[in-house]
Amino acid sequence: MSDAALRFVDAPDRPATGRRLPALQPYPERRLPRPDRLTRAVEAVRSVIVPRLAGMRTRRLRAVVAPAAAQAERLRMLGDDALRHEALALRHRLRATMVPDRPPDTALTALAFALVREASGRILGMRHHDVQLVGAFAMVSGMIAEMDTGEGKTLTATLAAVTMALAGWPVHVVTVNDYLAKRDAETMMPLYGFFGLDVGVVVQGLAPEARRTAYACAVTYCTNKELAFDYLKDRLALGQARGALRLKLGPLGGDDRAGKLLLRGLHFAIVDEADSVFVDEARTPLILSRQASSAAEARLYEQAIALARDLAEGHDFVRHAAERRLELTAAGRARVAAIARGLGGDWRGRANREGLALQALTALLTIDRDEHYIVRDGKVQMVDEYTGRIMPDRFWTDGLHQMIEIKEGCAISGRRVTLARMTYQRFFRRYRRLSGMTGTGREIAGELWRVYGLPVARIPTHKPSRRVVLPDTVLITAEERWAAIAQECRRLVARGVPVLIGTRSVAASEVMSRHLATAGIDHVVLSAAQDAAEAEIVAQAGQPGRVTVATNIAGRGTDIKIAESVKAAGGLHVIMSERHDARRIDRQLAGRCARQGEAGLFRAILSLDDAILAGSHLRWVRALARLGGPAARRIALRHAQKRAERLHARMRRDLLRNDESLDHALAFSGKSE
Ligand SMILES: Nc1ncnc2c1ncn2[C@@H]1O[C@H](COP(=O)(O)OP(=O)(O)OP(=O)(O)O)[C@@H](O)[C@H]1O
Repeated sequence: MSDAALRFVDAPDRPATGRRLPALQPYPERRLPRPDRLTRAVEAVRSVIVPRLAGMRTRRLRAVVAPAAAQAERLRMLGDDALRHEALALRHRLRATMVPDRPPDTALTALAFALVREASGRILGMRHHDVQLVGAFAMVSGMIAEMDTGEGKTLTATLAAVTMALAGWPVHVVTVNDYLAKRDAETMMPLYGFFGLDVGVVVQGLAPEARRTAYACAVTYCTNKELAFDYLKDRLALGQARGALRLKLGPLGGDDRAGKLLLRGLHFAIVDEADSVFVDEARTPLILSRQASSAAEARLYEQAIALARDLAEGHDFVRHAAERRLELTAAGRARVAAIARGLGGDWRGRANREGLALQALTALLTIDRDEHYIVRDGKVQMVDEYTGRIMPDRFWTDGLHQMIEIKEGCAISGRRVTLARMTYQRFFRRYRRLSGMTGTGREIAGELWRVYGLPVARIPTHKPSRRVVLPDTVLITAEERWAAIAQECRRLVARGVPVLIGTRSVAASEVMSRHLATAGIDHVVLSAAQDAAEAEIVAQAGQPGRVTVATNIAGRGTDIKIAESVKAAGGLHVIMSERHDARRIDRQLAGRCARQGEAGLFRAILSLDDAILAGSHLRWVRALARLGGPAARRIALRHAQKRAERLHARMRRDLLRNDESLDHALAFSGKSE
């Protein structure tokens, strides 16, 4: 498939027709008023109650299964044309009932699902399971469907996407990377085509015209990043930018303006890997920027790095490991002032010079190569801490990126000037109906409700899980841990069992790899540097005796097919080598084995040297754990993980609060959208 948008002939009527449909409003989206005190109080109470009702919600959603089943036999007897005709007839009824702020009609939705299920059986050779109907009903109801890994979320989404598209809603199916967006669109396209629905794909590098075409399709597959940035561009084009920004951009002309828009507004979205998009990505603000370079700035950053290299840890500055924060001591401040005296203009103000010094120390000491970034083709490229994926067009701000470039001896790129910014939180809340799917929603149910107004519905598995989970083994040193994993691998490989080892960073994967090599064990390492091959390598991880080392969720979304002989030997074994900051990510790793009721085993082999215990205030916890037995060590690691989760949740809350108040602040270079 080319990068160009995929289109289907026989496009259905655009939602421009019909009573409530978008053409009436040029760019439909939900506008959220600032809540008053009473609303806030009610919301606070609801945010405690709503996330706890997951079980009840699931029971209500099951109501879609029986009426869909009742249609199955009748639909099976129909020819393809008759089936299509039935969908056409249903379309009008769906359009009348599927309106914002009203729950979907169960009987009509069930009939739509039954039609899609029948068509899918004929076209893709896969009939949706009952639990998939329940999951899709959660989606059209504007909820998050929590479905275990391997339960077939990609196929489930088609039920919701076709139904909403037939109802006239432009549908966005949002995934985390280009590969998944393309793959899912390509696989499911014949099914959409059966109903005359066209499919568009938006990936990196696509020209604006092709984007517009793709967004004009009934269903558009895209990544969260492309989508959010396209929205930001639209907001700029809509000319809502005020003040300084408008001057910077010049007038954006009246009639010409509509032609510049990429999207048709924010109607209905199904967000795959919802936890990753709504929570992990939510820590990073979206910034639309352009480059502005200046030789003077480059010199300033070089001076800052040189100065920071002259400062001594413990004497001039201290490090707070848990928050990755650095602080200058009184001696350090005096030293910075002394050095700065010879450097001129930009170094004169105290806040300025100390800010520069701290930024340079951060670049040198807390942002690590092969963990937070890699250097490729002479460029510093950020690595997503959670996925291990490279983010080629993300940059640290306030000179930090340039300082890291100096540290690595790379050419200095231009500083970015912000044109517009917003957070994913604020972006997704603007959908008129938002939904999602994830394997791990329960841990963040409270946050999803508070921030996005999204309830989580837990969907049962199609078959009972046969995953064996062994208790954690916690060793004292990291070395002992790597050796123990290598030994375990050797034992398993001899029996033909494949092993997937999850690590926390690219650097850790490399250490693991060295230990495996020393032990003479053949293996493949999946690092962020191999973005393109990621899915293929993960897909192979179920072959007999295969050992794969990967950052915790690299290759997520790829199905691991288990060879027949492996099933008999107990399935894929997943070994977690380090706890992540979030329990959720650990559960995702566990979900790589024993999918769809197959056999599989998960265990963690950890150590007290792990990063999660690195904070200075955790020193006593670590000391006690060393003295205590295995149970004490396990408790120590759990405690550290819960602490990290709380810390990150607070950071996300602060970011959102900050983002909300930006609207009202003037001291800001770009407009907060
Ligand atoms: N109803 C069905 N009938 C037959 N096969 C199915 C059905 N639903 C899903 N599958 C198959 O199950 C496998 C897993 O699906 P998929 O990769 O979408 O799962 P997932 O829930 O997205 O997993 P992950 O959370 O790891 O991304 C795929 O090979 C898919 O084709």
